[in-house]
Amino acid sequence: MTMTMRGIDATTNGDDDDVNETEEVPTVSLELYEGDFNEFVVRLGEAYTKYGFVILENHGIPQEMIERAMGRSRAFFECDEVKKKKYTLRGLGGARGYTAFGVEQAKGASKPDLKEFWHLGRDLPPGHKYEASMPPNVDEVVEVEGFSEVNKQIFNALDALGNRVLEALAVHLEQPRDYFSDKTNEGNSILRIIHYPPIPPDAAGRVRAGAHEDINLITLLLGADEGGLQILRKDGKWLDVNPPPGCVTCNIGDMLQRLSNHKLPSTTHRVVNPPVERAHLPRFSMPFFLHPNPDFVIETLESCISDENPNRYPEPISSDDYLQERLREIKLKS
Ligand SMILES: O=C(O)CCC(=O)C(=O)O
Ligand SMILES: [Fe+2]
Repeated sequence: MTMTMRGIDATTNGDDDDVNETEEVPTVSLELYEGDFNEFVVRLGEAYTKYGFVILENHGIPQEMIERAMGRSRAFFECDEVKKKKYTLRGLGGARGYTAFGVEQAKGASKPDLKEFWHLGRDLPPGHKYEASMPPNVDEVVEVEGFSEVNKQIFNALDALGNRVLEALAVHLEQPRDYFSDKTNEGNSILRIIHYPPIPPDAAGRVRAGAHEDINLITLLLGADEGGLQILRKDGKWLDVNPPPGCVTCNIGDMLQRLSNHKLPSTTHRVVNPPVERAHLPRFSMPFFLHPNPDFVIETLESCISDENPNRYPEPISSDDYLQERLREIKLKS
């Protein structure tokens, strides 16, 4: 049995001693964003301070669009490996197109995750100043009609939802409500479409997604209603995250943790393997990693520095440099 970097076996749900059954990550309704923005700020601030995670309901993304995207994802991953590998691009660190099973590995883990995925980024006009950091998408996927189209719809919908969450977080961090808008409007964000296949017989010691923290500002996740996602609480126990179908799970990533001097925590999370009776079932999910514009410099906010919480990052870093460093750590770049 292989241990993760934290010394906890993550290969099944069976480590019940580590999971607190009664507690839940709070749910916040987007109706508050329209109806009582200040209350929306308070609820998000409380949930993120405690868990680094929140579940968003009434977010306005049509369930029909989500189901269509999940269906297209299933159809793509059902294609044979040779067809899928046509969409693997060299030298891009998996930033666009297909990344095969067994490539990505959580930082500090000894074996790769049990997943394959597709990455889609923001479309830029030719000659754009961010072209070097944001390559074009792979749009022609002949095997699955409408794959790119529905993925773009989900990208745009999660981008818009993420920007509403960031408005609240800006206020929570004592910044103007629109603080993030000109820093994320051309962000190097990525929609990751993941397939975790049925657990293979030779999976000993391997897990669907090893314990990790996300790199970006915030992540908006669809598909976590299929069990397996767990977050590490401050007391070291793992907590299941089980949102109702269609809800969006939204967590803080390392860039926002750094910008906020850890006022907003980037919580360690993982996807554990299902119990034996569900091991024959695949799992599909779609995290949207909301990134700042590549030239945004992450410099600790003055409002988050105090005598009790001195600046942990006196050296500012551009978000692109930070990203490249982190991609090497998770084996997507060499
Ligand atoms: O599939 C999930 O539920 C979570 C995936 C995840 O944490 C990630 O890809 O960063
Ligand atoms: Fe993650």
